[in-house]
Amino acid sequence: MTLRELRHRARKVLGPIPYDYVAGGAGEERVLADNEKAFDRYALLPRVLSGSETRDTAVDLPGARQAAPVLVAPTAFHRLVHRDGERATARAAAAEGAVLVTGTAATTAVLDVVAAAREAAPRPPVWFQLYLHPRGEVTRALVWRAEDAGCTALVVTVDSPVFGRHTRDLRNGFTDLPPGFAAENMRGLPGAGPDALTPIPMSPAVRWPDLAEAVRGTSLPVLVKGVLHPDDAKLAVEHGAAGVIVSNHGGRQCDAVPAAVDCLPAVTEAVAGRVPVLLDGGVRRGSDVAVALALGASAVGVGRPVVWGLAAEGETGVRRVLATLRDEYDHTLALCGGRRNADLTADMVVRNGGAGAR
Ligand SMILES: Cc1cc2nc3c(=O)[nH]c(=O)nc-3n(C[C@H](O)[C@H](O)[C@H](O)COP(=O)(O)O)c2cc1C
Ligand SMILES: O=C(O)C(=O)c1ccccc1
Repeated sequence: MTLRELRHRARKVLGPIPYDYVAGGAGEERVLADNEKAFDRYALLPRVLSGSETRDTAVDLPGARQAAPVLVAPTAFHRLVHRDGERATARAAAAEGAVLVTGTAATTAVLDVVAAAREAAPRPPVWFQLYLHPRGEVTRALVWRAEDAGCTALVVTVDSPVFGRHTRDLRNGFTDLPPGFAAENMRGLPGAGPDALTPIPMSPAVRWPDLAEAVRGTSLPVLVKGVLHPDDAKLAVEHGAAGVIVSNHGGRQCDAVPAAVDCLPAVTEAVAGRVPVLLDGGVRRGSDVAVALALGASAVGVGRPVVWGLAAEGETGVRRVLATLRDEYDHTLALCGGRRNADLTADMVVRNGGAGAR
């Protein structure tokens, strides 16, 4: 079953409102569409007679060694699409040797997510995504929860000073989680009662010094997610980031930004090898992974495909998505004459007419 077929199956099992929540983007969904289309505008220029029967696709990332350069990007509300929710995603990612990024919008507490991952692998790499709270003590409490649970890195999302206008959700009146579901990591934080939920912070008052404070307050590596401008990539490194994630939030924030992959070359150049650069948005095939690596990414995140796998088939579906991308990527690497990820270099990517149909 291809990733595309999994999305169709997910659409059948999900009601239209959850389906639209996952599938949709901001505004006119220009960026949502462009993230995928942009990959069709690049082509790979293989090298020949330079390959190997055995290939090494493993990658070392902050707090994680992965079997392949593909990780699970943070996506909210997994229990909304499958009864096993984040636990199933965690077991699947751990079994496939992929980083799972869980986070503030998970419908399962981070402690339980890490415990589920440990059912599948002894030391599974789980990262924790958060939004900085204008009140430092709330951020510190969240960070402590992630550390205590055994997360090996933090991901601070910086592209959401305000919540995106998700057109389909507004049309569907989907503004709150249905009863019985909650962002469990936001329960019992400072300034709220032991059982009360603090709203997920998205605040334009959060600025660079808040990032620096978060970096100082933890021993974990901190990756900064949602960088598009090369000067912000430099600032992230200067403020102590252990990695930069080029992302436009899957087209769910500003609907006038470039496709994520089109921002990658300039960010890679600005970061100049000081920390790893990651990318998410529109990755649907192994060849997309190869293009991103050739343009400077150390690894890529996948968002929606993982949620479609979870909705359609639970843990098995997530495993299928990750295994498919890994196999396709390994195959592409072989076709390009590569033995390891670093063999994919910028000269092996060219612009193509853009006629690719998908
Ligand atoms: C349903 C959904 C929920 C998301 N929730 C979050 C979130 O809570 N935090 C975050 O940083 N990014 C979130 N994202 C963005 C993803 O991490 C990622 O940037 C994006 O999905 C990548 O694009 P792709 O879906 O084309 O792979 C979400 C994306 C989707 C589709
Ligand atoms: O839907 C999203 O894109 C997202 O990032 C999010 C964040 C917090 C709560 C719900 C969704």
